This record gives sequence, structure tokens and C-alpha cells, in this order.
Amino acid sequence: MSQPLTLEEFEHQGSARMPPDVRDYIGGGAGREQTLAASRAAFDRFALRPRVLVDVRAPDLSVRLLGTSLAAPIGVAPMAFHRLVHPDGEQATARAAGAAGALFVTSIFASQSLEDIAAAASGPLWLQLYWLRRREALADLAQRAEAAGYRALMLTVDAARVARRLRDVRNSFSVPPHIRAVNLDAALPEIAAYGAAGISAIEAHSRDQFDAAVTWRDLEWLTSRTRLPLVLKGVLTAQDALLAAEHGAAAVVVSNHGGRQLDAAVPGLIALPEITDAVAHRIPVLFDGGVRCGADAAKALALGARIVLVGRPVLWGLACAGRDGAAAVLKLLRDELEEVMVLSGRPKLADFGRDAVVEL
Ligand SMILES: Cc1cc2nc3c(=O)[nH]c(=O)nc-3n(C[C@H](O)[C@H](O)[C@H](O)COP(=O)(O)O)c2cc1C
Ligand SMILES: O=C(O)C(=O)c1ccccc1
Repeated sequence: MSQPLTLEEFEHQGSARMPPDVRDYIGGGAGREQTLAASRAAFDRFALRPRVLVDVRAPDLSVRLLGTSLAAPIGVAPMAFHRLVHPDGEQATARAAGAAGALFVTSIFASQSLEDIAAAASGPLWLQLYWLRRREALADLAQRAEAAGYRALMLTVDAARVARRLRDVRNSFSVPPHIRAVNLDAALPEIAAYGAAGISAIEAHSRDQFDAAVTWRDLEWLTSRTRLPLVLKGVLTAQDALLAAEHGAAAVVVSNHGGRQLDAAVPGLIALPEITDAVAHRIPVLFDGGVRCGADAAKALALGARIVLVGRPVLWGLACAGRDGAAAVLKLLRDELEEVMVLSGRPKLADFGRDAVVEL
């Protein structure tokens, strides 16, 4: 097979290597998958406005975020169980992120220990958390993350429980027993324990284990147990972005969870301007959902995102060729963004303001 030249080609080649139920779990969304489709389509509503006769010999993609330097405004979104697609798992993707100068966000449902991932990584790491009913598990993870050199915690707030994902229901999807959320303490039941015909084990597990009662007032409990900055992932309104800043969040991620949570939720790209207008002068705003080329990334940056996170494409690359495949995906996205900067006469990330895009 020829070397993929686009992220879509990585999708074709990577997905072809996955068992059908894993392909569906990764590629799918919630409900009727309206948000999954609309979030991709939203990029087509914007076009880039190139400037000309600018010295673009030295495009600069570097960025600082919460005190960390990144070589490119790109990160790997937190995703559960990388070993579903390759035995080298998160260690391989974390190495790939480091090679690309990108941020890596480890999921609370990682299939390797956060310490082992840190030992393999060569770049900055953050740890993503879901609010579990067993709060002490969160405090324990926060301590371990600090000790292992993680630089921030990212609390995902769009999942009081995992949504009904029809592909997973049809496939009775569960995680195979040899792939486990090894960072969760032994007192918590495995996702595989919830496997049964006609249900998604991930959804069933979350109904039992996630805390659906958490509110803004609880954030203080978490921030008081760690020195790490707390980033909130899954904010889609200016109101909540303001509440996040008021409650001490160090950043927010504008995200609809890749169309995997509230179906019919607003595409992140459409929500981004109101959120950056409300809070970008106080805290950095990150973006994820449907970024599939450098121009997509540029549009999100122009609408106010400091960096973009990319999810599924990294798993497609990992499925294709392990670490090298994931690294190739991130390098391709980085190189495409650099080309956009050169050809649009915007050699600095600061050149990507609202005037860099026009709404069609
Ligand atoms: C297979 C898979 C697993 C995911 N697991 C998590 C997770 O554990 N925690 C989380 O906050 N988000 C999770 N997400 C959502 C991603 O962090 C991200 O929001 C989304 O994938 C971005 O969209 P993209 O895949 O179109 O780039 C997951 C997404 C996928 C595809
Ligand atoms: O699949 C997901 O999107 C996700 O966020 C998740 C939630 C719980 C367990 C595993 C993954």
C-alpha cells in the first residue's frame, strides 16, 4: 500500500486493519451521528483569506501553553485504550507526539500505566480525568500524575455518562479482557464486567461509575488536591467558559467529544467565536473535533483557538504502523499547517485572527 498523503488516506488504511467493532467504536458517534457529521461540515462554512507579498521564509509554529513550549499548535486528544489498535499502545502515541513537538493527553482509560507512558514520552504530557463516583481514585490519580511529571489535568465535563452510541449497541461492544484501564484502582469494576448482549459495556460502566451529580461547586475539591492546573474539556457556550474562568480553570477545550456525547450539540467550530470572545483574554481556549487537515487547524486558530487537538486520526496512524504511523499523521498535519502559513502570507500564529477567515 502506498504511503498515505492525507489524513483521510490514513483513515482508509488504518480502519481497514481494525476489527469491525473497534472500527465502529472509534469512528462512530452518538445517536443519529448528526453532530459527528455537522462538526466536519462546519469547516466548509469558512474559507481562508490569504495575504500576499509577505516574507514567509521562516514560518513559526511554536506556541506556549500553560508554561509549556510546543513546536506546533497541535495536541493528541485524550482517547481511551490505544492498545485496541496496536500492542504498543499509548507509549507509541506519546513517543509520536514528542517527535512532532505536540502535546499528548493521556486518558484516564489509558491501556498502559501513566508512569510507563511518561517514561516513554519525550514531550509534554497532561492527564485527562472523568469524575468517578469514587472520588478518592481521582485524588490518587492527580498525585500520581504530578509525581510522574504530567503538567496539567484535563477534566472532561461533557460526559455525566457515556452517550448511547448505536454502533456500539448493535455490536454489543466491550473492551477485550486483555486490554484494561490499568490506572484505575483495583476496587473499580472493569468495563469488560459490564459486557452483555445488546448493550454497550462502556455506556453501562459509565452509568454505574461516573458521578452524574457533579457541579461547579465540586471543582474546588479537585483543585485543592493538586498543584496542577485544571483544564475543562467539553465546553460549548460562552456562559460555561465564563463560569470555568471564574472557578479557576486554567484553560477550556471547546469540544463536542468528536460527536460522541450529546447528539445534535453545536459543532465546536460554530461555538468557538462566542467562547473566545468571552474568555480568550483571560485563559487559553483549545479546540477539538473533526480537524483533518492543516487548513482545518488554521480555521480553528483564526477563530481564537490557541492549539487544536486531534483524536481519531492519531489512532488511524497508530493502527497503520504503530509509533511511526502516529508520528506520520502528526507530521503531516503540522506540515500542512506550515504550508497554509506560507501560502496565506501568515508566517506567525499571531497572524491568524478573525480576519484570516471569511464565513461563506
Ligand atoms: C476512540 C475514542 C476514545 C475517546 N476517549 C476519550 C476519553 O477517554 N476521554 C475524553 O475526554 N475524550 C475521549 N474521546 C474524545 C476525544 O478526546 C476528542 O474530543 C475527539 O475524538 C475529537 O474529535 P476527532 O476525533 O474528530 O479529532 C475519545 C474519542 C475517541 C475517538
Ligand atoms: O469513548 C469515548 O469517547 C470515551 O470518552 C470513553 C468513556 C469511557 C470509557 C472509555 C471511553
